[in-house]
Amino acid sequence: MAAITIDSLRKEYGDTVAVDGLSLSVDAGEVFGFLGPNGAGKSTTIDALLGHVRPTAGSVTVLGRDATTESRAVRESVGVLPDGYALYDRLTAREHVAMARSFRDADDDPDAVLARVGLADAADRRAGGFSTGMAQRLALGMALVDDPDVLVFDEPSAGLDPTGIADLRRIVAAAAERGATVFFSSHDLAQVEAVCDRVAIVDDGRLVAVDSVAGLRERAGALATLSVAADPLPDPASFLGIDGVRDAAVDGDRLLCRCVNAEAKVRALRAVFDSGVRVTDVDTDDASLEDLFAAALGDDDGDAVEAVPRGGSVATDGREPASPTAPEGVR
Ligand SMILES: Nc1ncnc2c1ncn2[C@@H]1O[C@H](COP(=O)(O)OP(=O)(O)OP(=O)(O)O)[C@@H](O)[C@H]1O
Repeated sequence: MAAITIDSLRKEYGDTVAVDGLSLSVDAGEVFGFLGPNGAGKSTTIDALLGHVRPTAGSVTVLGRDATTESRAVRESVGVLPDGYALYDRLTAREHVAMARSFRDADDDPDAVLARVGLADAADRRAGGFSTGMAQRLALGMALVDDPDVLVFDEPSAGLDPTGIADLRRIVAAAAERGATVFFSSHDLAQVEAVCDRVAIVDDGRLVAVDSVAGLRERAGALATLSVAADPLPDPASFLGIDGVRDAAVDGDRLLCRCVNAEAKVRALRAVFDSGVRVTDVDTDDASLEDLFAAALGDDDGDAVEAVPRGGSVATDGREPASPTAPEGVR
């Protein structure tokens, strides 16, 4: 079942087309990455998803509810970590969580929520004194109140230190584990790659590609390299017949096999072991998501993209505040 359906979404701001006929379907329980360069239309799409902007055409449905006509119900059912969430300087961390709890009519223990995001020791501190990363952790905690079925994270790793990023990954994994859907918009490609089942790439308001990261790799023809140090080195020619191995060569004391995917790397590695040589080191080097991103944008010829079937700033046109958990006027 689709948790989020974006159907031919178009949003114009005067002469600017922010989103241009975007269609996407995100399955329930999926962790879905939403990527694109600055100005691609990501925030506008998220704003439409939360009912903060009215589409010029098309629609967004969240858990079966229309995000425009049933925006309040949608916002109450979605946990949102907006980009650039503004906290109340004079409220403590615990009071912020209590505020999110009352918005959702939930009964979560604020201290337990703060512990989940690593702020147990800062519960009584005022948010005005928080570092960027602490503020991000608190906003994340507020999004998690009442364990929403859909989580929308806009640049969730912004300002987080390595521990915070590890915590974020754990939180996303736990949300997916309990069946929640996570819509994850980010420029941090490593995070996207680490947590997302599928990734959509948008550019100029249009969908450029949607696939698993592995699928994007295959589309881009991006080969992974298996590098094996062994004594003696096996004959590279014997690897060329292995399914998915495109090239094999010796470089110094290593055998390098260029493979189309992870399965081919495993087959090649198994062949090395089967040859009876003594393996002393194994390394792999995959194309980064940055490479795939560049390849997808480079391939964008302006035609509509067939999605794989599987299923801020204050606005000038009257967008509502970015945070659904904040009272009127607070972002
Ligand atoms: N309220 C607005 N009024 C006028 N133009 C807007 C408004 N919001 C967005 N735009 C324009 O729409 C386009 C898409 O912007 P959007 O913020 O959705 O992109 P984005 O992918 O989120 O970018 P970024 O990664 O920089 O946050 C841009 O050209 C932007 O200038």
